Amino acid sequence: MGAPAQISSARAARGIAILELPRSLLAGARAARISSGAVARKLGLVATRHILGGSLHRGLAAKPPCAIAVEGSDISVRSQAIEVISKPTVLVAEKLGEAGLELLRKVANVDCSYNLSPEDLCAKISLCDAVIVRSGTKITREVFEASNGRLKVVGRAGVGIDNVDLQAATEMGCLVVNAPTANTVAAAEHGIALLAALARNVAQANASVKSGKWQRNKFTGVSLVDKTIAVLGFGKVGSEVARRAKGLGMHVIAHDPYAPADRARAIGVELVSFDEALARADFISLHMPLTPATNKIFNDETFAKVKKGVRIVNVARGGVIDENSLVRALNSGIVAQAALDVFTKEPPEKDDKLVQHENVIVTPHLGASTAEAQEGVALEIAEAVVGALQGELAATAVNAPMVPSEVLTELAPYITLAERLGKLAVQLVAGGGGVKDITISYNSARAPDDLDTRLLRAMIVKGLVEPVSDTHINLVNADYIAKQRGLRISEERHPAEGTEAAPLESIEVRIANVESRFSSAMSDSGDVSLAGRIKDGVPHLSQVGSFSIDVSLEGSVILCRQVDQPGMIGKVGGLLGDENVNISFMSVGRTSPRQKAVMAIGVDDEPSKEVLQKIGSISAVEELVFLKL
Ligand SMILES: NC(=O)c1ccc[n+]([C@@H]2O[C@H](COP(=O)([O-])OP(=O)(O)OC[C@H]3O[C@@H](n4cnc5c(N)ncnc54)[C@H](O)[C@@H]3O)[C@@H](O)[C@H]2O)c1
Ligand SMILES: O=C(O)[C@H](O)COP(=O)(O)O
Repeated sequence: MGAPAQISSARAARGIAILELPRSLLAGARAARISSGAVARKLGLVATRHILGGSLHRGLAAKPPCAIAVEGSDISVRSQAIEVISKPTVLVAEKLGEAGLELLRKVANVDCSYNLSPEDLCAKISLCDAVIVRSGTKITREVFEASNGRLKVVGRAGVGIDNVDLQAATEMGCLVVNAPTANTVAAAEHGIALLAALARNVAQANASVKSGKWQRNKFTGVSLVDKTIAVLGFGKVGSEVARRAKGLGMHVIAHDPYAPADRARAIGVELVSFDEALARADFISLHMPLTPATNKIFNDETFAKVKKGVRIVNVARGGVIDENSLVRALNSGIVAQAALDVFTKEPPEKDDKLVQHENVIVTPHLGASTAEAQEGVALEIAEAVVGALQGELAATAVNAPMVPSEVLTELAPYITLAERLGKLAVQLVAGGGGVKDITISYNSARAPDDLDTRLLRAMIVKGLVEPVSDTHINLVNADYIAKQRGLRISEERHPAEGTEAAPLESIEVRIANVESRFSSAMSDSGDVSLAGRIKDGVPHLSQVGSFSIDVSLEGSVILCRQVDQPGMIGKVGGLLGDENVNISFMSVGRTSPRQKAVMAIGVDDEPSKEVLQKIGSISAVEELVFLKL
């Protein structure tokens, strides 16, 4: 809380009012707040909040000055108008490197309290402006609620943010920031350490010798050189693992829906489909995030596709493997060995079948645990938390859009439309990735400067990227994420007929230089292309490739290209009806009567593979795709 400051003197020079505050008063202060709107206006501070959250705030935090310069020449300011705010409190709930702590201590009171129970954390949190954690502390909705609105920043000293309730954070206006780069090499090195240890039975042999045995034949291993390793998830960690595996003389293949071909080429890595990676690999190294799409991506079905005797390393997230399936695959010899750093539940139970399996070696989530990585992570997160406390837009923010409420209200349906178009567009791209060049066209009757498209662009990026990422995307981080992933996004404005009452007539998303799973989604210019609009307040899909359609985007969508002829709607509707799949909407777009037509069917439930196959085998149907929303 603040105390009124005494202004020791004030002077004006060339339209700038300088308010001088006693230095002693500002020692240790993190900010000075001009608490009276009237005074602020008198001083010509049009954007008081900006000054408070921005330059004034930051300047004081970095080095308390004794003067504040504000525009305006009227300096009849009462001392009560300025308030000095004490340092924020940052709770460091898990061990953090010294460099980060030092940085935090410059601007904050730092409370290092490790191993707090959930109850103790809730009891403490209402006294904290920020909290910093690793993967071992859960910041749940209860924690946010217990903070009574004081908690403004959560810093995750690492990459994965699955231990923070982002929805609750966003709802409560709390910014969450992470440290996505500093532990990359450590995680990759740990992956390689586990790979070598696995191949040469290092852990088992070590335990055997220490127990007094000398079993040289029992621990004969396998060589790495000339073997094929599949890197699944060719992001930051995966690329570093690939580079190192090349150095070990391995043949490296990788699968990643967003893998940049040039990066793969530069490292000498062959990009392949998921199934091909499974079929060819002697070793599999997992580096994808845990998302709904990757949850238990290794299951009985997947293990049935691997080369018998494959060896698996997981330093990503335990949840990407169905652990019961892995036990079965190990017991049957389908998987020869596994090395695991991460588990669905951490720590796992003492008698966990996987942990105790003789062909499994384990470490307690040590991927990021090197002295160097922890110093780097500590600095990266401390900088992000300090910046966030000072009101800066954090580059590694993972939530919390900041948009004026009236803009949000007007754009609300278009925000949903934008995200859904992104989500559909990426599903139309054929596997193997390559999504790079995206063009967004806004068709609007409004003047070009009367439409803030940042949020729409962010939501399209969210729709495109979130299905294959554990990064949560919003206005704060969308452009950063897009840049990191090498997405080139261009925006176009087109004047449209219509009233200026609606901000937009339609939005079109085009993805260039890719192939489509549904060739009719390709526009004449060779892009995957989709457009949508708002009708009666509801997002609708209005265009697929060069076919005009009209289907409400509330459930999922089946797109089906056919030779236009009578009875098609009945046939398809009948097949879906037999399966109890409710159709919410149906629309047919055609080039001309009895020629090609695209039928779009909105469905409330996901149809089975069998019924989709039946629709696909109707003789007039030429291609079909199911798109989830
Ligand atoms: N064990 C540890 O201590 C440790 C340390 C660091 C990172 N990690 C974990 O490793 C993972 C990767 O980290 P990163 O920094 O490389 O992240 P990243 O975002 O740079 O890379 C992840 C990659 O996975 C790809 N991907 C998404 N879905 C996929 C799928 N279905 N199949 C294949 N690839 C897919 C993404 O396109 C992306 O390129 C994260 O889950 C992270 O939490 C663990
Ligand atoms: O997501 C991460 O950064 C890693 O899993 C490391 O987690 P940790 O900070 O708990 O070591």
